[in-house]
Amino acid sequence: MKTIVIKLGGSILEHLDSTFFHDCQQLLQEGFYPIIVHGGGPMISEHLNKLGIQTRFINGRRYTDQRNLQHVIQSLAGDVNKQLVSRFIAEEISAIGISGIDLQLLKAQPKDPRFGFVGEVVDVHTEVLITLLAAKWIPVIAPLGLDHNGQAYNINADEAASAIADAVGAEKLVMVSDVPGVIIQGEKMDQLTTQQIDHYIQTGEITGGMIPKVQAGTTALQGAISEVVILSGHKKHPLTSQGTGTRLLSKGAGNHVIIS
Ligand SMILES: Nc1ncnc2c1ncn2[C@@H]1O[C@H](COP(=O)(O)OP(=O)(O)O)[C@@H](O)[C@H]1O
Ligand SMILES: CC(=O)N[C@@H](CCC(=O)OP(=O)(O)O)C(=O)O
Repeated sequence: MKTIVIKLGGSILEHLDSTFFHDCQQLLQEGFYPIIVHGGGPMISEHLNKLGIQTRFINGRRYTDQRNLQHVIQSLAGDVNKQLVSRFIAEEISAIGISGIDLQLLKAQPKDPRFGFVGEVVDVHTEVLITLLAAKWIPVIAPLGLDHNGQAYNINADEAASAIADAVGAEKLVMVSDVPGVIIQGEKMDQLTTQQIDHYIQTGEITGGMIPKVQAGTTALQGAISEVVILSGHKKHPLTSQGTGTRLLSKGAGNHVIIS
């Protein structure tokens, strides 16, 4: 089964053009099964702000205490997931919302005690995804995880997408964001090597939410994935247009010409 993992950033969710959904249909017709992982950072922040709860990020991860976690779950598995699934259904695509908690799709452990209940994925229950895809139901996944004690975790959506792509052996990981790709000194980069990524993080040209994105992409390339692209969801036909976005290259691939 050929899969493509598509990560939709919270920054783009409300701006997705209908051509994005047509692209998903086209992929299905071509025999590629899309797996959608969504973020929702801005929506969580808005939810917390309305309740007067301050939110803070450490290295691009939201500090999540037990009280915040409840609101993160409400936002991600509730509002954001259901709105996105509704959009798929309205576009006549059979999509099913599921969080990483359900059937322990994403088995998690604490990432770093400094972050609170922020998890990292230690295992992906791939049979769940295969079962859904076999029924031609597109999984729309909220990035939450569960440990063996029943404790839920907030997981960065880029990391969740990377772990899922690796676990299912996806053909490709596409990260759809609100920027045309990785921008360095005002220019959209067509491709970036791991070494360049490390360099630009150090020089401060890759910052904020782009850091977990490029790092999760690099991790995917170290595993089973051969293609990672960061591109804009503002563009028409973001998934089927050729040569858009920034392609991340695995170690040693920097000297090769990539023809897409
Ligand atoms: N070098 C860079 N190129 C492009 N965007 C960058 C860069 N460095 C930081 N960013 C920021 O990263 C943001 C994308 O990350 P984020 O807001 O977390 O998106 P998403 O919701 O898609 O996960 C961009 O909107 C931009 O503000
Ligand atoms: C641990 C952590 O930071 N989790 C993220 C989960 C959502 C996310 O990653 O959303 P984007 O893709 O829109 O950034 C958060 O709480 O914002």
